[in-house]
Amino acid sequence: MYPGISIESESHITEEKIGVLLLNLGGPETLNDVQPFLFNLFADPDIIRLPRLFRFLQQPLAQLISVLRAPKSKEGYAAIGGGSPLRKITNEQANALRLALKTKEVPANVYVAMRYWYPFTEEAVRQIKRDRITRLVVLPLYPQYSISTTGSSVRILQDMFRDDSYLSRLPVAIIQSWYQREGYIKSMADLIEKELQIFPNPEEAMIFFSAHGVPVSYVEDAGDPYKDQMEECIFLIMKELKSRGTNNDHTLAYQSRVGPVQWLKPYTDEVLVELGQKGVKSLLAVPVSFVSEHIETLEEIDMEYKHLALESGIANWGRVPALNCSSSFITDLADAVIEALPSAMAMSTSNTISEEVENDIVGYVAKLFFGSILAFVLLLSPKMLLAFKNNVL
Ligand SMILES: C=CC1=C(C)c2cc3[nH]c(cc4nc(cc5[nH]c(cc1n2)c(C)c5CCC(=O)O)C(CCC(=O)O)=C4C)c(C)c3C=C
Ligand SMILES: [Fe+2]
Repeated sequence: MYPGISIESESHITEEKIGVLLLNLGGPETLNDVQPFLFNLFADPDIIRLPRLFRFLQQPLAQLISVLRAPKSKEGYAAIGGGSPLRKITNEQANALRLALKTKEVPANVYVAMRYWYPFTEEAVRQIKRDRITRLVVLPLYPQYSISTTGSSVRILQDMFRDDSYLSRLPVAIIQSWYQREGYIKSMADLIEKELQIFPNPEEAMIFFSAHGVPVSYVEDAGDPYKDQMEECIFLIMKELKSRGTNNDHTLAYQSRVGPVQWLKPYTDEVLVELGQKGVKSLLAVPVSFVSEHIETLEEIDMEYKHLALESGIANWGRVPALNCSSSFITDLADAVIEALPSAMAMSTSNTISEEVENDIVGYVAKLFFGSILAFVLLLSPKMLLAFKNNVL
């Protein structure tokens, strides 16, 4: 009962019209977009997680932090050409996915919904309604689930769908995570194998998985499955490589921490220095939380971490490119969509991890209550504000 195939009911025949909604983060396209983009990001209660009682502070806090962080972020975006490549790459992925689905005889419209910049989720949802889609697959472009990425995007989508008579009845399948898919694992292994060949002695290079970090509290207090999924993902990629006779050493570290709290450890920058001190000479960096090139691959890894590694004594540096539109990867996404179609059901009756996590948060909120009062008082002090800007952002 997929496209082109009609559903017959007593009174009428309906043509199935499939939609695929790609969820992504979004990124500033010009340097002028950086501060408003950061505002949208920090205004998200899944990024800065205030206790419910303090939610009224979310927007002023987002304004403050975005203004303080903007100069540093702008430097990063300036270094990669003045803006994020995310919109362009995600549109290319959407088009490639549409073509892959067509080849598999499942014609579908593919939409892009960004969480913090254009095209925003509202725009994609407007198009879905306008096109009278009859069955929708939601596919986050994050292989592993985190409250801060897939969780946040799905939460706002559910809010929009719940309040709309057409959308609340639309059969929807949400692919929560897909890091364990064979096609994805094999595509990553292909890229790693290829890049290893560039080293003078490929078997001596350490495979260095660098994942985006999240604050420890997400995992320990709110039950974010991100760390477990990341570790399993690395295990599966290494298992695939071993089955092909590639037995290099590997390690996993977490990058891109922001703010004064504890993030998942070990930290990428610290591990690079340690490996240099231990005498590692060849290192292949593998970005693993995200499937497109973006500021954290192009600036943080290719510039900052490469510089740090070379300075620490690592002589041979390489970096695996993001999957972007690799054909085996896109074909696997198309398979994931096709496999998900039969499970589509109206959102009002579906249950997601974010709802389960929401319940855990209630206890967590209570614990954070007094800590946050203290943090807020400190933030109001001009001296502390200056220190926050200079030392933390
Ligand atoms: C402050 C908290 C943040 C959490 C938690 C976080 C999680 C997280 N993010 C990505 C992927 C991306 N992040 C990007 C940009 C970005 N993220 C944060 C903060 C958090 N991320 C900031 C402040 C920024 C802006 C850039 C900067 O100033 O450093 C992007 C967009 C990159 C682009 O090219 O524009 C991506 C992608 C993941 C996968 C993740 C948790 C698993
Ligand atoms: Fe991020």
